[in-house]
Amino acid sequence: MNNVHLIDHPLVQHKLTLMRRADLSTNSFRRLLKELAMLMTYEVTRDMPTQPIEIETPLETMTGQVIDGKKLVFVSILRAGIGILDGMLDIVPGARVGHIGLYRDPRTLTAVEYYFKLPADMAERDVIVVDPMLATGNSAIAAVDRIKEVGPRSIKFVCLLAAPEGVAALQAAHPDVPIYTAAVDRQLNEHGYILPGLGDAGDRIFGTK
Ligand SMILES: O=P(O)(O)OC[C@H]1O[C@H](OP(=O)(O)OP(=O)(O)O)[C@H](O)[C@@H]1O
Ligand SMILES: O=c1cc[nH]c(=O)[nH]1
Ligand SMILES: [Mg+2]
Repeated sequence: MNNVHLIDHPLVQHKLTLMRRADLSTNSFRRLLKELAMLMTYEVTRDMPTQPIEIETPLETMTGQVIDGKKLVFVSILRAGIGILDGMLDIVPGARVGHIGLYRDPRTLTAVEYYFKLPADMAERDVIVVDPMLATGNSAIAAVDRIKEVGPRSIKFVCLLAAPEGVAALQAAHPDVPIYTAAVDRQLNEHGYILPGLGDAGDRIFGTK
């Protein structure tokens, strides 16, 4: 799979396995998602540019490297994206944040938009779109379609779990958008759920079922 970054670090795989278990509490699910998001941020931001800055250590002057967090925009696909956003903001607190409200129509599995808000001046910014699940790919494609309308410098897509169908669809629609995921599972079921998966991410994060 081209342009797919599988984050197979043992800590990521361990925490993901815990999250898949049906008997995990809402509290633990949310905490693990946040921890996973923090770990994944490390990989996703690996190629972020740094600038030199002169600083004083207690002993002498040196040139260090810093990032410009403001150039980064985390775009959360509501509502399950909030779970990943939390962890990412802990690692890059200066990042800007956008939200796209999308839900899947349960009959057609198409994405329906109900909210859209991004920071201003997107041309200078690098976007990281976050959503725990890439199933049919309809939500991710709809989100990237909308974000491209404002012309950011770059776009990456980060999820926890992907289905092969979703990866193929997102890559076909947006081959320039790299996908970062902790796992690509076997397949979708007839309702568009990922198998073996972890169930409905939004319901598990927010305890709505
Ligand atoms: O790849 P797709 O087939 O589009 O499926 C993935 C989408 O489904 C889930 O959201 P859902 O529509 O359940 O909304 P929620 O986040 O509000 O629970 C998930 O968080 C993704 O956004
Ligand atoms: O398996 C899936 C598919 C879509 N959305 C989810 O939350 N889980
Ligand atoms: Mg969603």
